[in-house]
Amino acid sequence: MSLNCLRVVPHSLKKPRFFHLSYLRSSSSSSSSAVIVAMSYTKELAAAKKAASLAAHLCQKVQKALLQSDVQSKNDKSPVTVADYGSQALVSFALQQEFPADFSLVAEEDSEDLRKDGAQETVERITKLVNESITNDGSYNVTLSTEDVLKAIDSGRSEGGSQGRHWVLDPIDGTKGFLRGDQYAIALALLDGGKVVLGVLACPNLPLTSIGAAGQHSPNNEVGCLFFAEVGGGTYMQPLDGSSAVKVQVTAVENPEEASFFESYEAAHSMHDLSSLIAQKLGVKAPPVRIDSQAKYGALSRGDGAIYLRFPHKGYREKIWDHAAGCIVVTEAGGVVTDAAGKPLDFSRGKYLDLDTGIIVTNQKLMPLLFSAVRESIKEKAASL
Ligand SMILES: Nc1ncnc2c1ncn2[C@@H]1O[C@H](COP(=O)(O)O)[C@@H](O)[C@H]1OP(=O)(O)O
Ligand SMILES: [Mg+2]
Ligand SMILES: [Mg+2]
Ligand SMILES: [Mg+2]
Repeated sequence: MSLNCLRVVPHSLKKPRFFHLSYLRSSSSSSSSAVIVAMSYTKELAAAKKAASLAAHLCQKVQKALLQSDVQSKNDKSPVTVADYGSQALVSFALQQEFPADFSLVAEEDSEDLRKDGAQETVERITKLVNESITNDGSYNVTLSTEDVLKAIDSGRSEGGSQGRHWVLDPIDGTKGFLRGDQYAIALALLDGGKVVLGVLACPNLPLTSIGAAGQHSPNNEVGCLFFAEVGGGTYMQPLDGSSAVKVQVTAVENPEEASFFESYEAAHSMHDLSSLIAQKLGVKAPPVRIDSQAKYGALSRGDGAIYLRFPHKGYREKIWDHAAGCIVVTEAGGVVTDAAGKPLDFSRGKYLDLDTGIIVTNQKLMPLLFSAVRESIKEKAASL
């Protein structure tokens, strides 16, 4: 008997917390004789939270003492730092310790550039950072060699897909924000049968209180949030220092005039002119809140703003690690995530998301209005070119 189809029951059916239904079908028969079993991802979620928190501490340390030599440029000219590599090695190592028998990881970085001449010093620095994190944590009694670290990075080369389980990792989402000293996230999700079944977003620089247009900053400006969600279990946020978690919900705002929206800080990542046209059509009054990374999904899940608009420039292909964790964090908090054609994001097709034009996120009430404004604005922009 093999697990060849896993369907996630809509949130509105109010399943018991931390369970979702899987359909097991006999491989010898194509009939629909389905056995329904309850699946829980408690162990996987605990491991994901731990791995993302460890990586977040490594990134915080590097961001504090950021040296120019820690930044390399990849083939696509995007920046990558020792913290991106260190975070990926650490998460990969920690998850493999927990799930040695069944481990598949789809992650952003690989060791190709680190294996080139002249990279030895960088590899040693990454190895030192990873080992310091392992020692400080105290749960694993090992010291990794430089080759162990390179192998841990490279175990993120899986292609994902619609069969089986795959971890999905962006070791630093928003590297440009990280380099500026702004927002970034460690984004980790688990796919089972092509569906996202859990997600964790560690946002080391995100204030614990609202960053929305009308947000109240906490008096001591405390930062560092860990968002986590399991299918059917809702979304929670806790401080990265480990204190207790609270359940979060997207905003209940129904009137677009009262809504505020998030978009990329980087204009090269998302068309700000299109977002502003959409906001104008909707009657949104507040100026855009521009921040880097999937911290936007986290902030939206706790109601800091009502809408997230993302319209990459022509030719850019979205990757699953840039949205998997954020998507479940928002949907389990009651939000809706679709592409610009209104279709849910499909994480089952390998490392890329094949989608129409962009990604839009909001609550259930605002989605119909937002969707119309998006369609009209896209048409109008195309006609003006
Ligand atoms: N040209 C691009 N268009 C859209 N997104 C991009 C582009 N280049 C990199 N990204 C990715 O967009 C995400 C950040 O988006 P945002 O603008 O929301 O902060 C990151 O995943 C970043 O990758 P990376 O993970 O390497 O930082
Ligand atoms: Mg990158
Ligand atoms: Mg990213
Ligand atoms: Mg990244």
